[in-house]
Amino acid sequence: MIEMNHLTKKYGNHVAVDDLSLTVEPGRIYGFLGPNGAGKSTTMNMVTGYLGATSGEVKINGFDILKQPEEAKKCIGYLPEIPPLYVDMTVKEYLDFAAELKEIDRADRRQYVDEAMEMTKITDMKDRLIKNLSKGYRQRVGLAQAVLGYPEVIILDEPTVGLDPKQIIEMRELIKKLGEKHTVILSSHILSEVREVCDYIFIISKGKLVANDTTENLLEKVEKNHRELEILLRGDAEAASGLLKQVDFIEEIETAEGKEEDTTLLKVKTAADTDIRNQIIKILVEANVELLEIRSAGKSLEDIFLELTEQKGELL
Ligand SMILES: Nc1ncnc2c1ncn2[C@@H]1O[C@H](COP(=O)(O)OP(=O)(O)OP(=O)(O)O)[C@@H](O)[C@H]1O
Repeated sequence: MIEMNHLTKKYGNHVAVDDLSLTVEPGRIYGFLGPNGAGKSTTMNMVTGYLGATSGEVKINGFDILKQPEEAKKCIGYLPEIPPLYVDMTVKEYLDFAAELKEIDRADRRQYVDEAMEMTKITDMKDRLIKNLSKGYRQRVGLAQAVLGYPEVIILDEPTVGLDPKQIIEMRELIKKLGEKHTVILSSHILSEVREVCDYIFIISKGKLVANDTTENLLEKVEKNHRELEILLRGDAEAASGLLKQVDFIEEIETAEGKEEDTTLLKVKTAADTDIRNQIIKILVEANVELLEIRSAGKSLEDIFLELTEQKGELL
């Protein structure tokens, strides 16, 4: 288990991480989501002991990362945003070296290194020099280093940045597989990635936590809270709007000018869990309104993410 309590990091006057408190329970894949500069890397570096906090604390399985670093670090495997690879070593040499640094028993080293290579699918590359590997394979070598020794928690900082689409898919599959045996924290600025891979999401903006829930709950909240239809029509919008105001389940109607001449866009908010498109079409057609288009325009998770990262939102 990882606990962050009132974690704060200041660079001069700039507060990069601002009083962050959160708990990571075993057995899940957590997404640490935020736009560039939100403070993700700074947080990951404090959690893994690479950077001291200005104030607050991090505990890994009860061990303080700064006061009991050896015990705490044994529980974590870390793939930083830029993995510190020794490019003149072969893959196997590098992992042997990493195993030595992690103080894995000499007797277990070969087996652990083999298993880490197997898990990250780089066994075929074991005698290649790291400098001759593609970016995707280098990233996997970094990942093999992180999983080496079976730490309980694997922390990955933007592991798909710079990879091509095929490598991204492969890396995401690998992360999901890791989640079967480890607790994983995945830092990313890509919402779709976090949604696809993680069961729990922390959203961070300007160093602060702005949302904190299971992926399922966040998606559900979004769907429930924001059902919106856009109706494009030509002609008497006021009359149309008046008719729709009589319909049950319609909570709010906003009117805007359409792009084409003499058209109006009605933005209609409806109650959750209702689909009244059919009813609306019937009413408007019967009233001879020239209906040009009707479509769902509810807020997506992307919209919510953008709102939350601009200002403190309602999902927390
Ligand atoms: N060593 C440093 N000195 C001064 N400011 C820093 C330093 N490292 C980070 N910052 C600033 O702290 C803020 C948070 O940076 P951080 O790298 O943690 O964000 P991030 O969410 O990981 O973003 P990215 O994905 O772009 O790395 C940014 O405004 C950044 O400019």
